[in-house]
Amino acid sequence: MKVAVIGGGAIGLLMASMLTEMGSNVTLYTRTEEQANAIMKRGVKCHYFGKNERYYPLHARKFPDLKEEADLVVICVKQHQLSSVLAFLKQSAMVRHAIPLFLQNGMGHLSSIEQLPQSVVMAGVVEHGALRISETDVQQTGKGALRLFFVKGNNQDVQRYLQHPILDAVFSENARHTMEEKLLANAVINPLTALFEVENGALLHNESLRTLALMLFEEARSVLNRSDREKDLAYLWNICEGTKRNRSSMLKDIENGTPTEIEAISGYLIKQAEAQNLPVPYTSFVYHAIKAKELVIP
Ligand SMILES: NC(=O)C1=CN([C@@H]2O[C@H](COP(=O)(O)OP(=O)(O)OC[C@H]3O[C@@H](n4cnc5c(N)ncnc54)[C@H](OP(=O)(O)O)[C@@H]3O)[C@@H](O)[C@H]2O)C=CC1
Ligand SMILES: CC(C)(CO)C(=O)C(=O)O
Repeated sequence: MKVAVIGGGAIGLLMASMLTEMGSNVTLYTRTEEQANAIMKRGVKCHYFGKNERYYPLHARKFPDLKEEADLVVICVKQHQLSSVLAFLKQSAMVRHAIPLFLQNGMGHLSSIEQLPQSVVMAGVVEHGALRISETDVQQTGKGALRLFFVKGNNQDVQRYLQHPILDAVFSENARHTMEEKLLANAVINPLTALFEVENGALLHNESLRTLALMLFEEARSVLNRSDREKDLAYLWNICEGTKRNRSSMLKDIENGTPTEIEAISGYLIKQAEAQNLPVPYTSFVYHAIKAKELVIP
């Protein structure tokens, strides 16, 4: 299987490592020439959760310099970085017959990816925690599943290929349910860990953070009209436990001084709430608090 992974951040480096470990022919497409050169020179080092480090010699190029057709394109950029990737998927003959797989948090991208010209389009939610250590090194800081689904069309060969123990991939029949479940967890974990600058596990052990987490959780549940409260709550605490040593992707953005995905997560919920005339004061508070924090130069 020829795989193009787009985005050399935490999840891109982790996915490129795992897919190479599975025996795929992987090329990693980065935003900068410098990172592509560093990967070509030094390969990628992945420290798997609770296991040894593994080293992979890997092909890398600056996006969108595709030299050969890909069977699968795994998109690992942030949600607000998708526009150039979507334009490329619409225009390039190199990926006309490929299957794009989107791994972003949030749900705002669902409607645009449904409209891509490819006949099969996939998306998924990542429950692993990952930290990019350098241009070529990544650490898997927490283990969870990779929940995948077909947004459009279906392909049994790719499904079989991705159901590999290394990926811990689980296929879901209900895309919206799976995305909402993860959105609910991200709407709680990401802003709180970024505001209080703590690892995900702090939400389990700090009484006051747990109380704040529950306030955000109840609000998001009502916006999304979720029925099984106990199941959603268990899912949230499981993610906190599985990734307790991770600094969330939003906290990393705050630390790096890069834009966060607050718009795609809490912003999405606020829009849904407005459409239903539902007040969401806690979600609005963390939304604006993160926006304010984004403006503070680290
Ligand atoms: N990290 C985590 O633990 C988890 C993350 N996620 C989700 O996964 C997605 C990716 O997150 P994460 O890996 O943490 O984010 P990162 O910011 O670490 O990685 C995104 C990468 O995409 C690169 N990029 C941006 N635009 C382009 C482009 N046009 N072409 C090629 N590369 C590009 C960036 O380059 P550059 O660095 O040069 O700007 C960056 O390296 C997000 O939606 C996040 O919410 C989900 C679960 C866990
Ligand atoms: C799974 C989790 C919560 C891991 O930190 C994540 O999705 C993120 O950091 O964006």
